[in-house]
Amino acid sequence: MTAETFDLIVIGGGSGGLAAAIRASKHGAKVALLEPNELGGTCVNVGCVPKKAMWYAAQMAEAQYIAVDYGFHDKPGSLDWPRFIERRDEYIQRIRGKYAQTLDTGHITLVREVGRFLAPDRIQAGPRVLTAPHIVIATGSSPRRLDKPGFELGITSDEFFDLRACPRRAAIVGGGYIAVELAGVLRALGCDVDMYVRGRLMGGFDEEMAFVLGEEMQKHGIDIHYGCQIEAAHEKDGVLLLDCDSGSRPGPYDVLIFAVGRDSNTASLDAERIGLRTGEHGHVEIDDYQNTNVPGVYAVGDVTPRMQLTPVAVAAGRKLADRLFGGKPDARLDYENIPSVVFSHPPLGTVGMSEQQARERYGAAVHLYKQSFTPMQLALAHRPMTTLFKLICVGDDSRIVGMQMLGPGVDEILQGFAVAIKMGATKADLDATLAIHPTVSEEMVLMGDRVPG
Ligand SMILES: Cc1cc2nc3c(=O)[nH]c(=O)nc-3n(C[C@H](O)[C@H](O)[C@H](O)COP(=O)(O)OP(=O)(O)OC[C@H]3O[C@@H](n4cnc5c(N)ncnc54)[C@H](O)[C@@H]3O)c2cc1C
Ligand SMILES: NC(=O)c1ccc[n+]([C@@H]2O[C@H](COP(=O)([O-])OP(=O)(O)OC[C@H]3O[C@@H](n4cnc5c(N)ncnc54)[C@H](O)[C@@H]3O)[C@@H](O)[C@H]2O)c1
Repeated sequence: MTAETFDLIVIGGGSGGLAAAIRASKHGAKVALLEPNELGGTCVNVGCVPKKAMWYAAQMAEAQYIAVDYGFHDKPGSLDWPRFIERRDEYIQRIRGKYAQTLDTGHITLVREVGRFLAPDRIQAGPRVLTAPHIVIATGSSPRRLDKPGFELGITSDEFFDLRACPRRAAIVGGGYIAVELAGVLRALGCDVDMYVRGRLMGGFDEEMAFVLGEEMQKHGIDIHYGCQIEAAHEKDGVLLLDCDSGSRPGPYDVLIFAVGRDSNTASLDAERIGLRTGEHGHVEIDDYQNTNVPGVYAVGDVTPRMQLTPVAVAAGRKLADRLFGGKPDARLDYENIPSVVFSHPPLGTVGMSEQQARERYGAAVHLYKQSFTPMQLALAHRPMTTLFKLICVGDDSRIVGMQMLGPGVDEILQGFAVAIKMGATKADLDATLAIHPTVSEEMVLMGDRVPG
């Protein structure tokens, strides 16, 4: 069969693949993009976007309670879930449409097929064969499924977004980003939530921040069972019961959600055929320039072992396209100081290192500044919520190597500070900046003395 020839083939039409394809076409490359499912991948269809929509709804539910405390007469109402889901899905449909339009405008050939390697420069896509000197793997990741008795009764974040009503009682297994975010959303929308966390909450994050987040979640009514491993699930009379390793039998639940990490989507690629090196959880191994071990084959986004975040996938895809087609041979993504927000209740923002990471790298040069307070908006409503800001600094000039924030509004506050940290800000730079009063963010420039010790 005659192969169709391109400058670049991108496998996967999610955040990373779309970014790479669109940027390469802007540089004049002839590009084919393979995507058998909806455009936008995880982020748009079963990730950031539907999750954030649910989070906004949850914030509004909470705001109604605060409003009543302020003296508004109306009682908090419950969410018309099907109506809201319809709005959420219409919004998602619009994003998919915009992507399709952009591909069209950029003359990118969209192939609605699964891509499999025939050779390092040759892809089978359904009945078609495509060839290019450069191939980007951007196939993302899928929720990990654990193999224990009855676990098929549970769902993952993918199916969570198919729910058409708020469950009354939910069990969530896991203590990472997704578990914490879904727990907060469900609780705020009126569900009784139990979390089963094997180790600690938000492993890898600053320990103190994760601990305070856990306390805030418990105050919010989420029951967190630490050190508890679920061994089996059973269905009885239409509800779910669990077996815990401690011997307890928690339940009943209407829904069991697994949020225990994600595995890279490499199985469909026939990657063995080209000798592609993969590691734990199917991750495609890459160097600092997104090169795999196979010349001409690259990988970006969740399919790699780097941070699984949309802006990371997008930036990696664009930098790679700039390097291959934009005349920038040294273009590469700097993986240092990547900001991230966990959309928990309250949200947790982080950029740079945790206290533990900094102490490991800089030892005694590390010192801290902290501020803990109740934001005015909540103090007025008699709804105590600990807000904690923490700066991790090193050296005589107190260069900021980590910023941690937990509290209302930090999801929007962090971005500006992330710019400053990327530019090498010191504590003195924050001190020299006048506060905006009265705000939550002003506390970041009004921090007092170093924490002793
Ligand atoms: C519930 C949830 C919430 C999240 N929230 C956030 C957030 O708030 N902020 C944030 O930054 N990140 C968030 N993320 C992470 C973010 O969604 C991912 O990091 C991002 O989508 C990764 O993009 P990607 O392009 O690498 O992969 P994906 O978006 O997963 O795209 C991969 C695409 O490849 C396709 N594909 C797979 N195999 C093949 C094949 N063989 N041939 C052709 N196509 C193939 C798939 O159909 C898919 O469309 C969240 C993730 C989840 C699950
Ligand atoms: N706001 C955001 O930016 C955002 C939101 C959601 C997801 N994400 C991305 O998606 C990725 C995946 O999210 P996630 O929450 O699935 O993964 P995660 O790595 O954040 O957390 C996985 C959790 O599952 C636990 N776990 C693992 N194996 C287990 C087992 N066998 N039994 C019990 N618990 C087990 C871990 O201890 C951990 O608490 C994240 O790492 C993140 O990069 C980002």
